[in-house]
Amino acid sequence: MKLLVKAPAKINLSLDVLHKRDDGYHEVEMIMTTIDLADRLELTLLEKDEIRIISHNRFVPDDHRNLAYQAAMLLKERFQVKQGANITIEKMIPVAAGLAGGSSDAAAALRGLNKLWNLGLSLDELAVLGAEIGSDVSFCVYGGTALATGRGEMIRQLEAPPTCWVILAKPFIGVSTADVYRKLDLDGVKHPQTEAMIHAIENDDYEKVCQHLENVLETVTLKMHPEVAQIKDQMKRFGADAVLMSGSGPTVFGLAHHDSRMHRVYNGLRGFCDQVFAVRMLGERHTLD
Ligand SMILES: C[C@](O)(CO)[C@H](O)COP(=O)(O)OP(=O)(O)OC[C@H]1O[C@@H](n2ccc(N)nc2=O)[C@H](O)[C@@H]1O
Ligand SMILES: Nc1ncnc2c1ncn2[C@@H]1O[C@H](COP(=O)(O)OP(=O)(O)OP(=O)(O)O)[C@@H](O)[C@H]1O
Repeated sequence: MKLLVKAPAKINLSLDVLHKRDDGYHEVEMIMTTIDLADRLELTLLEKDEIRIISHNRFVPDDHRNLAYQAAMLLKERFQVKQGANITIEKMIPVAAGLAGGSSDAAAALRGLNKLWNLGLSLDELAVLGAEIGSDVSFCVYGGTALATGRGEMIRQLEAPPTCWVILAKPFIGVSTADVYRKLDLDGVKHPQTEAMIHAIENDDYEKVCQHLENVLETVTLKMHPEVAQIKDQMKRFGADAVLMSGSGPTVFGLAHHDSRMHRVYNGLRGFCDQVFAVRMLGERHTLD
């Protein structure tokens, strides 16, 4: 038996950090949405007790470090699954980019293996398990658009954002999320207006969504990597309606309402960046597989 599962990337429309917690994680308030840039996982049932990761991308580990492998092992151990699986990952999402590529692969593995192994778990149950793998995995289990709180694992679904283009540009560098959180100094940072962003999404108000794009982690990553700030400037210059870094970076995204504007930003950035994409937001949950 064989299953194909889609693992879409996410962007953070806003990302606030409230404080550092006693467990070392940070309390966050983030609005995330999935976009139409996705890895594809092919899952094949193995009768023997083995998880095999196959990926032809040299930046993706094919052993216990792979988050999809960790997802499979978590299900096997928790539910005494005796069967195994081959997990082939066709990588489209840039790695270590702030787009939750690994987390989304883990979430897709949870959803797919739940079916392959007939475990009968609900999305809510999979999301709780996902939090054991990483803070972004719970969101990725549902997809769509959501407010994420706690360390990122508490999910409240939101409406889909206004329809627009998302142009993504990733510079050649990779960024360590742990490093960015470690270097974050909350003194004097400008916090996003999360409630105002939720309102803007609920009212389908594109201008207000643009106005409230904000990410406190930019304060760290832009200082460490000035090329990220340069890409932001270029995107604005080419006419994006609003521009923000996603997650801990280094990917920058710009929003554009009109096709002509999207083409201008996309073509303008292609000369400067390693990887550039123009995609739609997926918006709604349950549209993943
Ligand atoms: C930057 C974001 O991607 C935004 O969506 C997330 O906040 C990070 O999510 P993630 O990559 O799934 O993070 P995890 O794998 O759980 O954690 C990686 C490291 O980031 C730091 N971390 C992560 C999440 C959080 N709320 N506070 C933290 O301080 C911790 O040092 C942790 O060891
Ligand atoms: N399935 C996977 N795909 C990509 N990277 C993976 C995967 N599993 C583990 N990794 C490891 O995780 C590291 C971070 O990669 P990932 O693409 O998930 O980062 P990210 O997009 O910044 O994540 P986030 O936005 O959740 O912080 C990589 O350097 C890689 O070694």
